[in-house]
Amino acid sequence: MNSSSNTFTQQLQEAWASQGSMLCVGFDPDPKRLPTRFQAKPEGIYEFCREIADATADTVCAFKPQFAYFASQRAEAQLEKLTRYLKDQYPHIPVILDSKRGDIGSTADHYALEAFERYGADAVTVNPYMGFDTIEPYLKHAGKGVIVLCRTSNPGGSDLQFLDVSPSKEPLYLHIAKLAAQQWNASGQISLVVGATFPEEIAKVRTIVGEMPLLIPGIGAQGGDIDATVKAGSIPNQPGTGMMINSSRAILYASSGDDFAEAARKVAISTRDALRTASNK
Ligand SMILES: O=c1ccn([C@@H]2O[C@H](COP(=O)(O)O)[C@@H](O)[C@H]2O)c(=O)[nH]1
Repeated sequence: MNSSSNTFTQQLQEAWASQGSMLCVGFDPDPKRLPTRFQAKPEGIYEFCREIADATADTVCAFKPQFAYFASQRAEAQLEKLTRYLKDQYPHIPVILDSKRGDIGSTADHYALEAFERYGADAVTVNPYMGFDTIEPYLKHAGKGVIVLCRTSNPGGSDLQFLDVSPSKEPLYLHIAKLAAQQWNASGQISLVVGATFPEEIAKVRTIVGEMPLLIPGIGAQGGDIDATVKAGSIPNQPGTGMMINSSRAILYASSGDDFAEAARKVAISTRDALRTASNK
């Protein structure tokens, strides 16, 4: 089986092993922060992201374009071109479309088509607030990854995710982890988002979900601690697996000069190495 016919989970397992990395590089191309030569060009967003991809591809287990940064600039065509480029050049690296959709089933059918067919993503982030019937349409796409928000990295995530819910009076994020692991994952397509800014919660989620992959944003610009994150999210006796630990701005904007790609590469390598070291402790 080649990389493109593998399931998202198989692609990830192969990438953890062959790349020796749990780093996920996120594409959040903010026009105000791009080096000036890209700001002046209609294709600037695509070209900037492509250079970042080329500079970091050997350091990652996944790439994660964030949809809003493209849509806000009317750059969906550039996102399509980027995901096509990533799949052509780096078929062994899974692409996660971070769009955090959530809507009734008939609409979710179309969000799933958008992610998996229009953009050719291997996995997509989804919001579970509206319940399982809003997640099911994504699961009909066999082998694709469906990454459910559980304990998000932002401080305001506690407003809802920490509320105790019936019947067991446990925090909502733990209830989501249980639903995901025990009821929603018959096909093995589900992963969860947990923020690096909350390592204690990562550890609790890991205990519930066993070997389920975790997408962990929040290191780098959000200040999450790498050692604490890796310790909390590790799968016993399987170092270097189980997590896609995302960094976007700290890598993309390591330099705003002509050396931006080289600077991004340096930060990607040092982040990958810090994750490796933490994993082998
Ligand atoms: O809980 C969440 C879920 C998603 N994100 C996304 O990850 C990146 C983080 O970017 P940094 O620049 O590394 O902070 C961004 O695309 C978010 O939309 C998250 O941060 N937290």
